[in-house]
Amino acid sequence: MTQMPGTIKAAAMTDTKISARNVQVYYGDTHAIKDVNIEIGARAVTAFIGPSGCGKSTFLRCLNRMNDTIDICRVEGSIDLDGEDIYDSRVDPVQLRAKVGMVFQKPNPFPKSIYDNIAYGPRIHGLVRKKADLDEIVASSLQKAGLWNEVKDRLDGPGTGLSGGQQQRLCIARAIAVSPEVILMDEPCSALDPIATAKVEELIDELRENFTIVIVTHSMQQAARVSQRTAFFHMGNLVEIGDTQDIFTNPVDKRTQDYITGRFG
Ligand SMILES: Nc1ncnc2c1ncn2[C@@H]1O[C@H](COP(=O)(O)OP(=O)(O)OP(=O)(O)O)[C@@H](O)[C@H]1O
Repeated sequence: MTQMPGTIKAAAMTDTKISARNVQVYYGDTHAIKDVNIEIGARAVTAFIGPSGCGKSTFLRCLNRMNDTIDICRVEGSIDLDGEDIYDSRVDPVQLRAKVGMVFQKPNPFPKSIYDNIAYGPRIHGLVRKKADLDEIVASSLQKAGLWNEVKDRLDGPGTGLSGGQQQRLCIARAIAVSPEVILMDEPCSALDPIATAKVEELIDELRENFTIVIVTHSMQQAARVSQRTAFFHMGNLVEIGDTQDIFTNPVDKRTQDYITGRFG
């Protein structure tokens, strides 16, 4: 079932994890996101697609308040995570970003060992008391990210010494280590070769069992492969959102149709 922008849940959607109402984003005078209403289902992958500059990354960054770090950026409207407004003044953005983790376009491991890349978050968030507990988190995060077998004998080696695809899985493991509920991914495969991309896509498919995932992608094939729901953005508007198969086979809006058939973007 395809749906127009709005807040009505499609039948196939799982429970709502994130609910955004009337979201506007401005960079100075530029109105980058225009009155977006969306519900994002729990334990599923939602893909954001649309032509360059349509606001996908801007909207993604609203979901863990990363836009707070951009001086000229102003966000209006409300975004709830499990019914709680993440823009409430009592919310600590650092704690929020542990709950709503992020993986970026370019793998960005810290200039530290593989072990310390994963241990960093649990340490600063005070999640562990004993070294053995930290070892356990490091191992389980690397296992969940499908990287354990490749790095278990070189945990003291530098994270930056891994291949690009391994570095991206390390960054995913780092996000997982603080037990997030949501993982935001901003074009996570754009710097990876097809084999590394396939591994990350497989990983995304496994992670959706335990996490809510939102991925920005330029690749419609990738959106079709990894997501259950797809949202199409155009010029700052959310044009439509629906089950991925419906968006790609039977879109409601002509702009979506034009985009998926390669007429623009
Ligand atoms: N830091 C910023 N300062 C000023 N304007 C910005 C900033 N980031 C984005 N914009 C503007 O906001 C609009 C949306 O950009 P955004 O990067 O969110 O789009 P996008 O759909 O993710 O694009 P792409 O697919 O090319 O990454 C664009 O007009 C862009 O120029």
